[in-house]
Amino acid sequence: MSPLVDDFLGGKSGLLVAMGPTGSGKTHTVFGTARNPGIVPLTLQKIFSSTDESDTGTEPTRSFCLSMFEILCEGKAERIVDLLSDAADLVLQQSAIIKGLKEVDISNSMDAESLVSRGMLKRSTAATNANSESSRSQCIITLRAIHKNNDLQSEHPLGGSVLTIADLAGAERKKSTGNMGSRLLESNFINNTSMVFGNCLRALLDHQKNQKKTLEKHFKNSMLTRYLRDYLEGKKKMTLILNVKPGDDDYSDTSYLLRQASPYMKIRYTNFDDSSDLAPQKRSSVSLICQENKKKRKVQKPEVLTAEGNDSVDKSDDTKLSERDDFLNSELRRLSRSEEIMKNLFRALWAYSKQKLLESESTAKSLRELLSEKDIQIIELKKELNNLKSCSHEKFPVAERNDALSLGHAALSSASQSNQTHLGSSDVTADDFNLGTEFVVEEVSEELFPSYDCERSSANCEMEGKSVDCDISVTNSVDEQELNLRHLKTDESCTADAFGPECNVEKENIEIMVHVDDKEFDNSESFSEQTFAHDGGVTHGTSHLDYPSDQSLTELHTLPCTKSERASLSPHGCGKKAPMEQSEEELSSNIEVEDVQHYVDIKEVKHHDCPSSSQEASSDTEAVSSSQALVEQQGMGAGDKNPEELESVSGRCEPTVEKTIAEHDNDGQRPDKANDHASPQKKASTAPTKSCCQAAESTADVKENCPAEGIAADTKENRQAEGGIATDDKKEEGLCASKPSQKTKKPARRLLPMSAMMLKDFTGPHIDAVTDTKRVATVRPFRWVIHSC
Ligand SMILES: Nc1ncnc2c1ncn2[C@@H]1O[C@H](COP(=O)(O)OP(=O)(O)OP(=O)(O)O)[C@@H](O)[C@H]1O
Repeated sequence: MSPLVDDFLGGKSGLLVAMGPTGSGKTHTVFGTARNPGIVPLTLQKIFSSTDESDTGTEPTRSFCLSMFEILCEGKAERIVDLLSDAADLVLQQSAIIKGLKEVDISNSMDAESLVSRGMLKRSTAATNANSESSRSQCIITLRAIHKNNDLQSEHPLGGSVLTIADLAGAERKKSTGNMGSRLLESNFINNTSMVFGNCLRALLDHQKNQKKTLEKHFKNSMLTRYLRDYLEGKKKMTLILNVKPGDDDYSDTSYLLRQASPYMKIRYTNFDDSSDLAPQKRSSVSLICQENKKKRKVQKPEVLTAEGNDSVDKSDDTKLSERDDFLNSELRRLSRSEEIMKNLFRALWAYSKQKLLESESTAKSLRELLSEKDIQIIELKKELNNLKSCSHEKFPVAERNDALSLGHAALSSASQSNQTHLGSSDVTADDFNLGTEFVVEEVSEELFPSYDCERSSANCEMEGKSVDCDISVTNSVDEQELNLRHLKTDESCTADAFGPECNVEKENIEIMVHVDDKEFDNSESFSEQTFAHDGGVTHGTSHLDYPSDQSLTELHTLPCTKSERASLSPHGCGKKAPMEQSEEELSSNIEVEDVQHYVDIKEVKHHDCPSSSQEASSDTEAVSSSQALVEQQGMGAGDKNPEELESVSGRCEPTVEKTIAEHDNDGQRPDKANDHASPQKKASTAPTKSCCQAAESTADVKENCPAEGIAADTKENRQAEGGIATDDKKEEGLCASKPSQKTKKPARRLLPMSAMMLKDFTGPHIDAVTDTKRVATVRPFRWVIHSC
């Protein structure tokens, strides 16, 4: 308000309008209270305080008069009510002068404030839901300054600066106010006036934005805007006060008002002539005087030209030329300066864009280099990955084959060293050892990677002839160190400890039947055990075999099984049966070996060593004995053994013995473990005495005399100590079956007819096949899988 007051005191008119929704505090802002005076009292105080200071000691040069009125609705019409007098008929004239309005001279602020207070008492208010003392009219207070020394003032008594303060009635919502009837009509009037006032401001703003757009005369639509026309046309200075309520419920009203009024800040005061604060009538008269003077000049000008003659015309032409030249020069200077500015601007833009372009190029180049490096790295990584894949595909099978070949070579070399062993028609070649070694690998794979059993079906290796064609779909490299640790190395793994009982024997069921003539019996027990240890540790065979015929034959029947096959032959299925029943069942099964080049004859061999001994005991013993048999079959390790021992062994195995391949216990325990955990009775039963073995020349004798004196359990320690022999020399010397240190050489014996019949009863018709050395048994093709890590 202070700028308006200053302008007012400086002779300029001004307007202050408080607008906003109902109950937002417009009246409180404008008038205030006794303790908190509003704009009007403060303005009066300022005006009279400044006037008193300037007029100190002198006669006042100006006086002030105050008028106060309201515009309210009367039905559908509007009416002006003077709040300072009881005058009834007030008329708003076209010149924005209210005819009949009383102006009260004020000499000090106190009188003015009291006068305003009395006028407020007359103002029409009413209680609404939004405001208990809601204004129902537009209240306008006018202060007019009268300059006594102004010449124009004498001509126009209403002249002078005018300060107008308007307290508008706030826009109301029917929902919030709950007005009905006359209150509702008042609300419509109030809202309409507020709308017209806003339209006038928008029209002024639009006109100021675009001068070509004519200023629409919205002010005609209400009495208030007609009275404030000069302000709404931008001819006089105007200030708006926006009152809003801070409540959450008033958010919409507040938002609407602020959005509506914010553009009004761009309205500029343009009529500078208003500084004279002339009344409209005065301005019109002044303009008329000016126009008359211009017409007089136009009429006088031709007369002057005719009197002065051509000289004056020449002078005027020169003047015009000079003015034109000056104008052109100034235009040229302006254009050249603009051109220079534009050139500099373009240079700066070009330099900036060029710098940015170079930077982007360098960035792109670095990114390209980085990308190429990454590509190279990716290619290298791919190469490494391919190498790893190829290695993983090659390494494991190669390792296996190396193992197999090494074993095969070892076997062949051992066989070459053997002086006695000849393996009949089914000579075991290196491929057999390959096979055995591959069994080992399979078992090791299972042992190492039991969780990959599901992949077994995906990879299988089929033996085709003598060659093993491995089709490994998924093969990963196995760490050699781990293999070493797990005794998978060729040299280390080919020990009984490594692959004997420790291998996963419950998953593998390799049935080996060996028929060895006592003449061709090889005493390379240690090596045989070592070799059979590669067969997954599940080796079964006769330790000492005697065959009635002179034909030396060792038949190896290997039955590496797939899982399904193992299921049928596994200890789970067979372990519950008696050993003899197992042997019969297994031997009677038509085992086919289609792809194995070397066919193995199935021989039924009777084991003369305690056939009725418990299964737990026989498994170990038979494992060792089968190892021995295989060695005998291969003729390996003959040079390492004492011929006497061999002789003794062969002597002990005179009778034809049917050897069944014992199944491992269902618990999956290693044979030695099984023995360890066996009950004392079983242990006792598996420990045949010397007398028992001597007496057990026949199966019947064995069954009767040695039920509790079976073959001594083959322990790991025993095998190690004895080089693979199942019995311990020190403790179990004299035991029949697996005692290598037996010194007595027994002559070969043949089965008595009675025993042969009994054997036939036990073994079934296959006993006849013993002599059929040429019979070729077909064994199911062996499939094995290498599990990869
Ligand atoms: N700043 C404030 N301080 C104290 N009280 C206030 C203030 N503003 C408003 N009020 C109070 O709020 C109530 C409504 O104020 P006021 O009558 O001034 O609103 P209004 O905008 O004039 O409403 P209407 O448009 O209906 O006349 C009054 O009782 C007033 O005393």
